[in-house]
Amino acid sequence: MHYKYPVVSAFLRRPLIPVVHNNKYYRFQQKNMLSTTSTFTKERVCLIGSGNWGSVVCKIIGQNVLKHSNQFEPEVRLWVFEELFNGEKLTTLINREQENPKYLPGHKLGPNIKATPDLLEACQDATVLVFVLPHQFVPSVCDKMTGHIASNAKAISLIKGLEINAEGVTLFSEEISRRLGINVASLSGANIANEVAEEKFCETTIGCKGEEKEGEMFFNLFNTPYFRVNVIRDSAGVELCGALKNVVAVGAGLSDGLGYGSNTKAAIVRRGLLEMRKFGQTFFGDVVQTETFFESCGVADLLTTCMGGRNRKVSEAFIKTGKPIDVLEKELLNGQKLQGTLTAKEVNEFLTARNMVKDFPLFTTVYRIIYQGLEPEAIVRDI
Ligand SMILES: NC(=O)C1=CN([C@@H]2O[C@H](COP(=O)(O)OP(=O)(O)OC[C@H]3O[C@@H](n4cnc5c(N)ncnc54)[C@H](O)[C@@H]3O)[C@@H](O)[C@H]2O)C=CC1
Ligand SMILES: O=C(CO)COP(=O)(O)O
Repeated sequence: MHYKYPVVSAFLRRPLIPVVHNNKYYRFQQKNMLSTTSTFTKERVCLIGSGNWGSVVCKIIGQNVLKHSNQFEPEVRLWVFEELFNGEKLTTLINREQENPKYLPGHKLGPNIKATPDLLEACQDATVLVFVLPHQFVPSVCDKMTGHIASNAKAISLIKGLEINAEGVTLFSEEISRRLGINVASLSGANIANEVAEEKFCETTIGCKGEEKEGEMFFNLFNTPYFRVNVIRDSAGVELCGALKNVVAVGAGLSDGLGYGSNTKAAIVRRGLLEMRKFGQTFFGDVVQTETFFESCGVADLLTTCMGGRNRKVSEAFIKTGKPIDVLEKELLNGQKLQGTLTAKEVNEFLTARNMVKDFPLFTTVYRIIYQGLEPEAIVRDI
């Protein structure tokens, strides 16, 4: 669905039910309702994407399907964009070593993970599709999947980005839903992949506007004692936060590169949060709830990404080295992808088409520094 400002789809405009809380799901698990339903068939899970975050999530899901064996099939399929690593196919290595040596070295994914380079084989018969790809690859991947997925499939998007251009802004959950004709929830939070892989405690937010049992299923699929899930109804807000905080993190990295201190970064974070909320209010209206910005997907993710994320790191190096972003992405990230600089460009195109760049000074200044050669000091002067 394409949202052409100020029109927001009727689907998303329907009233949102307040936060559905975890304890509800804990009670549900204890009742073990699913095992008493005679017609119940187990969910078969497939991950679309196997980068840094994709691999961590794969490990979590691999353990949870075994834990909830009455609800899920034990095998988890992992679609891998095939490449060579040290002269061997990545899929071969993942299946043999139970580890993704390129994107998550040092962490076992589990014996029940089956990696495949064949997208259609991976998603064949899958009833739960977990999209965890850099956002720029989603359209081409969905095109290949169209017409090849199970009729009862549902999906969840862990992608942090927006499908956005001069014409309109589309959430990836909506884009995947439109292309594949299935319900798509969203998951986003303060979740730097390597820390989650080490099982350091964090929280995350799932936005699910479908039936309650769907929220419960996603809760069981992702929740662990160290990866604490909260399920809310505001799927659009969850996704919007995850995409826009990356632009703010680029600003934080520029500030770090200039040697400005914690106070300056805090100012950028505060301005960024305000622009994120304003973007939601302006282009999505009451569909995006203010409370969502206080969930893990909101202020918490903004903070962690501005302190320890890849967008921050590469933007700092942009100032310190003077090299172009795409060169630094290759040099510093070993195949991992940046989302924030691309999103800054896409957001700017969208705002320019509406003559609204002045209403979002931080987003605009980040764009101008990265793409138009504006002096970096503008990151404080022009916001
Ligand atoms: N890494 C992190 O700490 C977190 C990332 N995310 C989000 O999750 C999403 C996926 O991120 P990561 O798993 O970290 O990926 P990544 O940044 O490690 O990206 C590399 C992935 O892209 C794949 N790829 C390269 N070219 C491709 C192509 N042409 N078509 C399809 N795939 C291709 C690579 O095979 C690899 O799996 C992003 O939107 C990111 O913002 C969310 C939370 C944490
Ligand atoms: O989304 C993230 C943490 O929640 C990761 O952010 P980066 O892509 O900047 O590393």
